[in-house]
Amino acid sequence: MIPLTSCRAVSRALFSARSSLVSACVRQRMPSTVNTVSKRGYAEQFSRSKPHMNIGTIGHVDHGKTTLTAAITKVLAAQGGAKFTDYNQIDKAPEEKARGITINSSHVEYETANRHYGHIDCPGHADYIKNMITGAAQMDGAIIVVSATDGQMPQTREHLLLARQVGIKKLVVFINKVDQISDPEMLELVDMEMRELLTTYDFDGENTPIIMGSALAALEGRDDERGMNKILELTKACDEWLDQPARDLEKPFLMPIEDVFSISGRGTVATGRVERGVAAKGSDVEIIGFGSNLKTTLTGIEMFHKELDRAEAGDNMGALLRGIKREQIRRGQVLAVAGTIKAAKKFKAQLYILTKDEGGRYTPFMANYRPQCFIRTADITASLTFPEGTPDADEKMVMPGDNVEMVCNLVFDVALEVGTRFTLREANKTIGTGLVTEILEYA
Ligand SMILES: Nc1nc2c(ncn2[C@@H]2O[C@H](COP(=O)(O)OP(=O)(O)OP(=O)(O)O)[C@@H](O)[C@H]2O)c(=O)[nH]1
Ligand SMILES: [Mg+2]
Repeated sequence: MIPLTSCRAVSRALFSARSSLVSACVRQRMPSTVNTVSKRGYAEQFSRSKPHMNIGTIGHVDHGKTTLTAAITKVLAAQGGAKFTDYNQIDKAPEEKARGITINSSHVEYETANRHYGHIDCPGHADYIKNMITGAAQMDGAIIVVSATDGQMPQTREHLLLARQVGIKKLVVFINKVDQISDPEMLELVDMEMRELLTTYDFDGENTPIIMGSALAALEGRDDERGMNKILELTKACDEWLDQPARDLEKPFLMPIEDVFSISGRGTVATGRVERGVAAKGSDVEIIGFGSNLKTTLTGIEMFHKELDRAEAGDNMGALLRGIKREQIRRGQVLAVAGTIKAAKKFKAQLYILTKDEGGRYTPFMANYRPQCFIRTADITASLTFPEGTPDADEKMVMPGDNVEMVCNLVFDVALEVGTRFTLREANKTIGTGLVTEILEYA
């Protein structure tokens, strides 16, 4: 069990506010927003008539996240609110099929009576936690799936902690595989334990909706009582319980670049999720980070296979950039309104170092420790030192579980400002989280 105090410390010290910024970003599948020809279908109907929200499935390996994702699209497709995406279309990479697990997070979309949802199905396997973090960092709320046969497991807990860290405030619980449980007391126990666990991680354990059903039954179209009806109950709970996020619409436009494509005859397209503001076709933007400060114009905006005149905070967009060559831009840079954000290399930050129970380091570290720093979509080596004037800085140790202020020196410059959140990783595991408190040196 992860100690209560350290979890609380994380949430209180660093992650009390919603942040779309922390993203231990790794290359992950984005919806093929721009590089495929639109096929007439559900995506074409994407409209702004309903509020949009990003959610997704998280939870322990094999508990049924992908089955549930497919089941939601199936049930809502019957009502005209989705295009059915079968299990094999979600876990479609050969290695995913061979191993029967999710590796990359994937995006689907659907509509309920009240909302349009972008849904990210995250992997549960411990080896792919970085893909889960990237997925979760894009969510406004989440569905945590827990199998009634196992109850809560290590990644149920780790995913709750990470969800909290990336700023998700509310969750809905789906207790899955109830078709395999005959003893109702067993279900009550899983329910009770989940409420306790939610409270441990600073979620509202008492009032969080918990729905018990069978994703597989819904997907296979049998046993409506445990299947279809429970999916409808779940989407209703999402509509009612998950708060519509307040978007940073008023702020100047900024989009972290996730991926870059070259489309013949059209030019270079950068994709990513708009972090704040509104981008209008024809507006002037800068590409910042990794030594660049390029000025360009947004000549086209595409989303879910559709051309639009504008994109706003929370949208996954493809940005067509005038006069920019593919080689001139890369993942980790940002697109932003000129003069609104600068690139920096050296900054002071408040760090929280995870304990080993939270999946972090077993041992302390000293000055000049060099972890990987994940800032938005950038992944850069950083050297950590103690602020000037720290007594005995040469011998000082940082223990797992510590909250500490340190100076971060990045190998490359990246768009930064006070309040930017980031993740520290080492050897494929998250070892800490941070918040920029002062910029010491601009690029
Ligand atoms: N009996 C039963 N089996 C289910 C149910 N839902 C899912 N399963 C089975 O559980 C196994 C795992 O399901 P997935 O949907 O791949 O689980 P996952 O959580 O996406 O797994 P990862 O993405 O690898 O973490 C599959 O064999 C499913 O058919 C259910 O409601 N009842
Ligand atoms: Mg899966």
